[in-house]
Amino acid sequence: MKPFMNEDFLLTSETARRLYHEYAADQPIYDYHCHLSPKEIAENRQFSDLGEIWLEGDHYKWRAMRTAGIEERLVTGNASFKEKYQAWAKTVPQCIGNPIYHWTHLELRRPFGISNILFSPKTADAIWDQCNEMLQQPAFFARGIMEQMNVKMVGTTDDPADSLEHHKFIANDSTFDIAVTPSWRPDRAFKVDHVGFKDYMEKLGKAANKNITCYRDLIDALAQRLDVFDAHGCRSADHGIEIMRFAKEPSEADLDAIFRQRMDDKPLSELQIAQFSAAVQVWLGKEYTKRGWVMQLHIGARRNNATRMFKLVGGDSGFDSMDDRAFAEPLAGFLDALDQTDELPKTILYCLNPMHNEMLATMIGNFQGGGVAGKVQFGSGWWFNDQLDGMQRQLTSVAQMGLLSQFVGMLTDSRSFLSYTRHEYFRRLLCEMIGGWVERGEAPADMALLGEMVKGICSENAKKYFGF
Ligand SMILES: O=C[C@H](O)[C@@H](O)[C@@H](O)[C@H](O)C(=O)O
Repeated sequence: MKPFMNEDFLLTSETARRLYHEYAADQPIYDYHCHLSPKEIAENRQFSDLGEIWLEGDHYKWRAMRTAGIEERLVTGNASFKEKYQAWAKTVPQCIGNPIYHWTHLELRRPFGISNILFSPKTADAIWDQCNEMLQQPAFFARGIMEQMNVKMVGTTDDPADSLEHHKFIANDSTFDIAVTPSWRPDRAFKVDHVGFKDYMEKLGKAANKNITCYRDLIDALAQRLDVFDAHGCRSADHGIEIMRFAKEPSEADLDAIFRQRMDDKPLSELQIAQFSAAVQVWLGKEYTKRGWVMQLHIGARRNNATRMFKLVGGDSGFDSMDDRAFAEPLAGFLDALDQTDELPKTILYCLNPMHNEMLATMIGNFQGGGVAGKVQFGSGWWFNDQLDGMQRQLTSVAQMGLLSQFVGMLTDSRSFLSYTRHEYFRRLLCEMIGGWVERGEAPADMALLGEMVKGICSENAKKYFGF
């Protein structure tokens, strides 16, 4: 029997241990996609207690709490953070087998330095006091945590209409060295079928100083905002695509007609929705190429499935799951539409349903080239796949159907300042996998070669790929 989560956690061979401790552990973190609030980084938010920093916005934990039978008042309701924390302490021992159990203990270790204590109602009070005391010190404010965790860069997720005032503030603040770059999330501009589309046209128009009355106006407004994002250091776009659609580009007159129809509240056909969203996204893809940005596509979440709870607590609250519709055809059509004129940007594809892993791992191979290492990537296990089996399956597909050495590695995708240990979790697993190949004679015991590969996947590949 092995001790629970000691310094060799997940590392079962000598090679794996060497790879992790000598090459992976000290690599800086480039967290190129997350949902942290730039305002909280700009203001260097201080958290009042462990309940607040852990439970205020983390829908993974909320979902586990509900499953453990905790009532909503203690999850997203008006209970105090102390009460919510106590409910969380009851939940954690029931999470064995779920990454949340490992994450919780890793987070106590780093940054709090609390090890060898299992988190449970018995230990919760002592941990509460210890952590709350630390949270009063600057090293545990938002920026302090990022610094302690050796973060060099984070990519936040931002709407094209966002003023980016906080990014500007952070960039001009000489007391803080970590790069906080915006990422362009244009979903509301191309999801013509969504309820909020009309209101969003007004919002975007205001941000771009333009009255959006036709397709061309929309494109002009987006072009203006793209330049603003670029000037603020944006290196990446992120599209959240529930249903991947593609239809060959219609004429501008057709796109105008679709736009008008939507603004007049007249229903659109499936084909029209596909034509509009594909046209905007193809245009955007070309703009990313011009600016040297990376395009990330997160495909296949089924969101807000429980209508009653959506009405009660809103989106991103733990009521999403995997979709299971096939999308190889529209995805290939979309990538090809950009590639035909050699205007496909560097692209990272993520799927929420791992049944699509091999499809994505082979799809990326269709569009490599142009002298760019790993130009098209299959992204790390996303959301429900951000766990040992999910990450291993993604890494295996990339290794066997592509080149693992060129992979840009891990990202937290998180809303919490405490999630950086997810990089540690990923790195341990990566080293365990490669170490296993060496132990079984499937890869040479060339530590210099493998060490470089590990360093690349942990941080250097992403740094190069995004141009940070
Ligand atoms: O890991 C989970 C993610 O943060 C999830 O909440 C996001 O992917 C979000 O729904 C989004 O659309 O960007």
